[in-house]
Amino acid sequence: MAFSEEDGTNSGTSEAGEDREALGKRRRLGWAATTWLTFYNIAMTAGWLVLAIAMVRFYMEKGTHKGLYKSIQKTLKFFQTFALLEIVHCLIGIVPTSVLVAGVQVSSRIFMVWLITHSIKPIQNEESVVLFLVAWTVTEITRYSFYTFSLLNHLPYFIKWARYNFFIILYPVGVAGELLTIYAALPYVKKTGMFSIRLPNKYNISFDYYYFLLITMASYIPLFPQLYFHMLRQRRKVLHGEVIVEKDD
Ligand SMILES: CCCCCCCCCCCCC/C=C/C(=O)SCCNC(=O)CCNC(=O)[C@H](O)C(C)(C)COP(=O)(O)OP(=O)(O)OC[C@H]1O[C@@H](n2cnc3c(N)ncnc32)[C@H](O)[C@@H]1OP(=O)(O)O
Repeated sequence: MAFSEEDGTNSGTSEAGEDREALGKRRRLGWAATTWLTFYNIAMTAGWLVLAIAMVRFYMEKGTHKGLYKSIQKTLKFFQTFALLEIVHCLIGIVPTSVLVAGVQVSSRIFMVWLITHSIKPIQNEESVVLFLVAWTVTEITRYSFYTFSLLNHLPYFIKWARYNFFIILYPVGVAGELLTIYAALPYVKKTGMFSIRLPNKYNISFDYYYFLLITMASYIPLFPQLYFHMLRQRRKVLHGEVIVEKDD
């Protein structure tokens, strides 16, 4: 699933043009949707800022990453789970993001939070957890403040620039953190057989979480480049005003 992006032509070439574009966008969205999205984006920016401050404070006080996840897990779980609404926003059409792109992005995060880091306590102190936490946090503060300022029609160039440049480094760093964390979980999952269903059972089904994790890791190979190149195309469109027409997937 994809969307045509011809509307992006010349966006950002003049302030008056940007103002008209923002006003037109608000009218198209309707005031209820705009108000909800503004509230949602402010709440999410604040949530990820709280997480960032908590992580910096923890490290400054303790001087180690050990125990960091435990200390911030409630806030992380709350705000990352809240982000499921992003899929709903796409489905009901109040944001034009592809459902597929948002779905892969959000579900991989939910999976990392609940089915990996929350469920497998021995890996919570891995350095790789810090890697993806830092990448996610910086990304989300930038992304949600970008949406907020855009909706309020006062988008500082620095935030626009950060939104479409930081990911170049943060995406690979985040993905490396996620993959290394799943990798670190494998021996524990194999040993305990957690979340697995063995035969025989009355439903006659079997499921092996260990192999599911291996398949999930392998699925990053085709999926991650698609998200990354999608963001590179968005970068060319938003920062350089290029007209890009995406093919339907
Ligand atoms: C069950 C197990 C599943 C496992 C699956 C495993 C496979 C996973 C493989 C891939 C794994 C990826 C893991 C990710 C890790 C990380 O995140 S690491 C940290 C770095 N991450 C990033 O940099 C993330 C980059 N991604 C994004 O920015 C986006 O999330 C996106 C989903 C890729 C979408 O970007 P884009 O297409 O540019 O769309 P939007 O930014 O959403 O904008 C489109 C238009 O919609 C408007 N809009 C969107 N949301 C809002 C909002 N909340 N409020 C207001 N407006 C919004 C936006 O303004 C745009 O409008 P226009 O300007 O009018 O076009």
